[in-house]
Amino acid sequence: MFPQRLDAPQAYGIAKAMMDGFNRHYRLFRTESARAKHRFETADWHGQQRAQRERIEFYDLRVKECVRRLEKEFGAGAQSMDVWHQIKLHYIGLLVDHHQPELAETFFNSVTTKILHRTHFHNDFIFVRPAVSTEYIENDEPAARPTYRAYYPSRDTLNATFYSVIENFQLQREFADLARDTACVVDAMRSRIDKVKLRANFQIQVLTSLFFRNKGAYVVGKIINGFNEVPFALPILHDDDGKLFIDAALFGEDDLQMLFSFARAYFMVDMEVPSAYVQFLRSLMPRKPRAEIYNALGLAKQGKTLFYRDFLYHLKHSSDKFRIAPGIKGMVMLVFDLPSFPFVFKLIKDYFPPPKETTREQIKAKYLLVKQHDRVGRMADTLEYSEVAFPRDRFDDALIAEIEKYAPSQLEISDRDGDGQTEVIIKHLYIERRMIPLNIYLQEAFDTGLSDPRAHQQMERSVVEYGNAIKDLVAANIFPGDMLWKNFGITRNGKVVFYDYDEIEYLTDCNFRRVPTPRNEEEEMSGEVWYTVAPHDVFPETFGPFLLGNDAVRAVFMQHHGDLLDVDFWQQHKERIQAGHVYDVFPYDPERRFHHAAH
Ligand SMILES: Nc1ncnc2c1ncn2[C@@H]1O[C@H](COP(=O)(O)OP(=O)(O)OP(=O)(O)O)[C@@H](O)[C@H]1O
Repeated sequence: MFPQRLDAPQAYGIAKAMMDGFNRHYRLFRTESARAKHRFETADWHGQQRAQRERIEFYDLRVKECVRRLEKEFGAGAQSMDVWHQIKLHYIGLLVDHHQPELAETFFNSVTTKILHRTHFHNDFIFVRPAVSTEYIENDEPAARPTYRAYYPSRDTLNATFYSVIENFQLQREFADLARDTACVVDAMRSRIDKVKLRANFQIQVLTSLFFRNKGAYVVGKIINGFNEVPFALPILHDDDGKLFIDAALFGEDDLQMLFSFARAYFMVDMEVPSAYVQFLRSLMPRKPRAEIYNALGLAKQGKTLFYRDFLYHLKHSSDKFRIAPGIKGMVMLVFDLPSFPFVFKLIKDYFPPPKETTREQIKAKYLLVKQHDRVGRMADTLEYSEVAFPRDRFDDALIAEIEKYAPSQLEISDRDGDGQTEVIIKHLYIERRMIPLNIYLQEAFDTGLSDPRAHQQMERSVVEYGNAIKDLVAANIFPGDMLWKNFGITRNGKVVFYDYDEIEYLTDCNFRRVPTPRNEEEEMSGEVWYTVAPHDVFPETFGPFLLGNDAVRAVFMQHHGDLLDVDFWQQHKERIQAGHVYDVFPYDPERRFHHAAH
């Protein structure tokens, strides 16, 4: 019921306290993101990784704080429905002229649903859709930096323009040779602009904040000429002498998609108007959902909210059924999908067959570890949801039977919200991008026959990429635990990504061992493992038999990644990480590098 008069005295106080709670959250989030610049300038790589990890927790902490305050000062949970309506209207009033209204609405939802719980709240109390527009928000304060700057070079001044683009970031560390670097950037652009006529609107637009992640800082912008727009990104790194240099020039949507991949850690970006950044980035990557862009900027709760809205919208406009996901079923996860929707839904089973010795809590801890860790483009990000309701008539009966059998504690089938529709409510689930499981992808190549050159190439690329994926994980201090093909998937652009996290360990926690020499014939002839194995022992020599049954696969693997079967490979990486070394991970092809690092 829409209140005609805002006459509840507590309503404004509650709305204002909620807004204060959000503003405090965004101030802290932004400060931490802005500090990334200093950490980059001072080469504080461990600090950067720690901050990336810790910032993820900020949101939940602030929501909890706010809930506590509302309960203590206002007895918020005991307020009537009428008061809650008024709180929302006051809050909408406070959002006018706010610079992050969409995030503030989501914060309102998080706090409200915590206070009112599922049973009590109604969609009228929260923001199911945005109430306040994010279009054309500008920060008009005198000292405010705009979202992006425009530069108007001619053909002759391109070099000088890029020079000032970089200088305008005022990085407090010297470049080894910035003129050399900008010349390389212009050179890389040459093929794109040499033969085209430069139109009246020829310009370069550059986001005013740098994007920081791990050991890199990225300039992000676009080149506009006539009706054409070309996105670009310039990674800035430290060389061996501690001087800065531009490592590559990335152009086009595909390059940018790789940089902003869901399988990488979130960026640190100092933004007053995040929606304006999202809008700009969306113009660079029109196919990337806004949810993923918010995620990549570290605004994960907003990403989650938008994803869910997109999902409900998709459900309304589709008619297919949820089904058990294709591929080999998991022992700990029950995985299902909706064919028309490019994501999978994973729930933790209630019990696990041997040899799995794990618990729901341990599995959740591993998924959290991955969320907080640098995923180096090789581990899929997951969105975690609780109490998700799906329409029952969209569920395949076989899938319901599967959930009833393996995860009954997670399932409720009822009409909880009383709207006359039966729903399947899943207590806890992870949602992640759907990929083609590598075992299926390889099987496709085998089925075609490896004498077919394309099938052979598909197999070869998969095996090489699989090894590369493991090596990137190793560099990020991750031992995947279960390296079977089925635990990896192929993404849209042919990258291999890992998605089975229940046996993941830090590399530095593992003991890499050689298989001991048998002491007698009995041990030698034994088909079983006759030596004692402690929980964190890993025997790289033994990987082969599991992975390399196929001769053609074996040949490719041994040629490119034979070192993965060698205990020394693992041990050396472990020692370097223990000694404090942070490996570089490049979110672009090494061939794209200008190769200045060694100069
Ligand atoms: N992101 C994904 N895209 C496509 N298929 C997936 C994805 N995640 C999981 N699957 C499918 O679901 C199966 C089980 O998933 P997952 O490996 O996460 O479960 P698990 O129980 O941890 O497995 P394991 O028994 O190896 O421990 C996979 O083998 C694959 O077929």
